[in-house]
Amino acid sequence: MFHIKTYNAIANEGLRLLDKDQYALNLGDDPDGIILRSEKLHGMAFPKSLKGIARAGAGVNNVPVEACSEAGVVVFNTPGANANAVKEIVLAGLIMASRPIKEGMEWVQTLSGDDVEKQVEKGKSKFAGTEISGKTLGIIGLGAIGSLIANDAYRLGMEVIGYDPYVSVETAWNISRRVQKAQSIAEILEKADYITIHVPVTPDTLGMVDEAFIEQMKPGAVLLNFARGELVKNDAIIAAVNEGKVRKYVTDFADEALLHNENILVFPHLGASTEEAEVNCAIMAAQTLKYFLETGNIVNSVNFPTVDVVMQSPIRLAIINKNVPNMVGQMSSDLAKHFINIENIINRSKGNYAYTIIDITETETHLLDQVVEEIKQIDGIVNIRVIRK
Ligand SMILES: NC(=O)c1ccc[n+]([C@@H]2O[C@H](COP(=O)([O-])OP(=O)(O)OC[C@H]3O[C@@H](n4cnc5c(N)ncnc54)[C@H](O)[C@@H]3O)[C@@H](O)[C@H]2O)c1
Ligand SMILES: O=C(O)[C@H](O)COP(=O)(O)O
Repeated sequence: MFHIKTYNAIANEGLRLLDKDQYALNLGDDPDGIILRSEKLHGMAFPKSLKGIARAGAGVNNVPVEACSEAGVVVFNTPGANANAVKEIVLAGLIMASRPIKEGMEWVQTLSGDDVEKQVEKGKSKFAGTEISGKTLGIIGLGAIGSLIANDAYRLGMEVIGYDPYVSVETAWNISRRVQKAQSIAEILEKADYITIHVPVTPDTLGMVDEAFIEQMKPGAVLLNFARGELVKNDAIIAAVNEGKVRKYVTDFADEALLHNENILVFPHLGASTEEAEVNCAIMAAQTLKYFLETGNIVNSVNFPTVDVVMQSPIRLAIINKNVPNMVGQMSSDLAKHFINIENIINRSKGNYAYTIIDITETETHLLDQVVEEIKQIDGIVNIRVIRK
C-alpha cells in the first residue's frame, strides 16, 4: 500500500487513478508521495518514507527542489498541462490592458432610469480603447505557455517577437515561422508595445524586471506577468506605472503594494484555474507519481533524469546516488560477489545526482536483503528501493 498526501484542491479525475486497493490518501504521517499545487513546502522536514513529490502544475518554486535531491526525493511537474488555460487568460489580459472593459461594465451598472440606453450612448466615449492588432508583442520564455501565446497572438494580427535562449527543440517546432526570434531581452524591450513573461523563477530570472529592464522598455508599453511575482521588482514597476513610463502592469500575483492602482490589473493567481487545466494537471501528476512508485521509472522530473525502461525482470533495484565516479562499478561488484545476475542496467545523471536502475533475476529474500544493505553502505548512495514485478 502506498500512502499519498495531498495539498490544495487536486481534481478527483487524477486522484481516482490511484486505486483504493493500492493507495491510501491522506492517512498517517508517513507518505510515500505528495501531490500538491501551490502549497509551500520550504522548511518542511521530509519523512523517511517520502519518495516523490508531484506538482500538479508547472512552477516548482514552492518545493525545495535542492533539498529534495539531497534527500533522494524525486520532484515531478506536469509540463504543458495548464498551458492553454494560461494562454487564454494572457489574451484576456492583453485586451483588458488595451480597453477599459471592466471600468465600462462597472459604470453601466451604476445607471438607472428608462433612458439607460441614451445614457450609455452619451457616456461610452470615456471607455474607448485601443486594439492589439498591428501592435508588437514581445514574449520572454517560449516554453509550453509562451509558444501557444506566440502563435495565437500572431493569428490575432499582432507582430510577435520572442526570446528564449534555451527553447526546447520540440517547442521550437511548434512555433509559427512568422514569430521573430530576438537575440536578447534588450531587442524585445526596444520593439515591443506589450511584453509578456513566461519563464520559471530561477537564480537567473529572480527580479529580472528591475529599473534597468523598465528603462529599456518603449514609453507607454504594457507589461504582463502571469509567470511569478518574484520575477518583477514591485517597487520598480509601481514607480514606472505611476510615472506613465509603463501604461499598464497586468499580473496574476497579488501584493498589497500593487492594489488600488487603476493602471495595475491584479488577478488572483487564476492562470491555471480552469476545469480543464485542473483535471489535466491532476491526471498527469497522479499518473507520473504512480508510474514512479510502481516501476521506479522517472518521467517529467525537474531534479532527476528521465529513466523509462520496461521492467522485464522479477526484481528491480532503483537507486539514487551522487553523480561521482565508480558508483555503477561498486554496485555491480556487490551483486557479482553474490552471483546475482544483472539483466538490465541503466544509469543517468542530472547535475550532482544520478539514478540507476538494475533489473536482476529472482533472488532469495535473505540474499537480496544482504546485497541491498551492502549497496546502501557505498559512499555516495542516497537511497535504494526494491521493486518486485
Ligand atoms: N499564473 C499561473 O497560474 C501559471 C500557470 C502555469 C505556469 N506558470 C508559470 O509560468 C512559468 C512558465 O510555464 P511553462 O509551462 O511555459 O514552462 P516551460 O518550462 O514550458 O517554459 C519555460 C521557458 O522559459 C525558458 N527560459 C528559462 N529561463 C529563461 C531566460 N532567462 N530567458 C528566456 N527564457 C528562459 C525555458 O527555456 C522554457 O522554454 C512556470 O515556471 C510558472 O512559474 C504560472
Ligand atoms: O505554476 C503553475 O502551474 C501555476 O502557478 C498554477 O498554480 P496553481 O496550481 O496553484 O493554480
